Amino acid sequence: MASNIFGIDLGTSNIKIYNEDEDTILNEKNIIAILNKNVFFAVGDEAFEMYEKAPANIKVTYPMSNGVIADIKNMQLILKKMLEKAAKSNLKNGDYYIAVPTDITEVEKRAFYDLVENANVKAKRVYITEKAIVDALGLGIDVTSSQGIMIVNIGADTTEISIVSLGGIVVSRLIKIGGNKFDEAIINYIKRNFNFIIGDKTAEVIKKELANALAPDESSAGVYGRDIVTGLPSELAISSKVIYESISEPLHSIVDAVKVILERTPPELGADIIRAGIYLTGGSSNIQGLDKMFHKETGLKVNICDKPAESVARGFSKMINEAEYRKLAYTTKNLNNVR
Ligand SMILES: Nc1ncnc2c1ncn2[C@@H]1O[C@H](COP(=O)(O)OP(=O)(O)OP(=O)(O)O)[C@@H](O)[C@H]1O
Repeated sequence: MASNIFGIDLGTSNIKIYNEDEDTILNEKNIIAILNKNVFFAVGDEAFEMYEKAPANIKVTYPMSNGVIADIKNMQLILKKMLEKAAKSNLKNGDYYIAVPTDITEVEKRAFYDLVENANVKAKRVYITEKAIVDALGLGIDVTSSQGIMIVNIGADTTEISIVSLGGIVVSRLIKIGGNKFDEAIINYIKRNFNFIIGDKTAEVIKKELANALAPDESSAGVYGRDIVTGLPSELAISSKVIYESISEPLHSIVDAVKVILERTPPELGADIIRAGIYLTGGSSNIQGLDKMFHKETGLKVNICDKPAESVARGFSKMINEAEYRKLAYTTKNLNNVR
């Protein structure tokens, strides 16, 4: 039986796995539930159902933090279970491509490689690839051309701002702002202004429903939480304006970081970016009006795509199936050659 090939994008919030054999993408929460400190209980979306609801003997945690692996043992367990789910068959002898952020240390990069090597999946070969390169392939861009491209991937814990040209990374910066910061800002705003406490999950749901980066509209929605004054569970109506005001500051911090990178970009590449525009990817680029807000702030054309959280996983389908792009992945032997 021919061996299978997988492309893995380990996000702080979600794990995405491209399965070459079936040409499918699995996208689930990157979270695990452990019973009584060491008994595996649940993983992925099933474990997320338990988040903020589980009794004290079930611990539900995210093993990734700020784009890097924070809890190797649990990350390995999640990866193995998710690969089994994605493959629906024997994992033995497979090839694994794993996307890593550029702006992390070589030790942190090697940890991604070691994770797959030691995940008990009997990998034949493990390759590392810069996340922004695969992201660009997922957008349908020929990354090997001399055309400079700016990609801003806004995820959960991080935003990676990269300029790609000739199959390499020219500039890349990973900042610790993403969807989780927006959720946190919403929780703090509601607590401060309404004396009302909501959970992380509720904040994320209301953000997805009402967030608009450019201007609030007339919509509103009810949230359940705890009234600090009475101490009782209660419901509160939240307007789009509240969400807009909450997320405005972290959103502008991302735009400011993009402007700093643009200022440092060599002029010839800057000209390419003016022509092609900025590409927004990552789950948080789903926020309504984000493209218009970036355009207003930078004066540049801004491109968005469908299902932006899966852009890296889609890119793996190109990288794995086209020989000229496969060359852009490397083994740890070449880690020192990373541009
Ligand atoms: N419709 C939406 N509106 C606003 N935010 C959204 C929407 N859909 C998803 N998100 C946010 O996108 C984020 C997840 O995106 P993604 O899967 O790209 O992140 P990740 O890869 O797990 O994180 P990171 O890149 O930081 O490691 C979450 O914060 C989620 O709330």
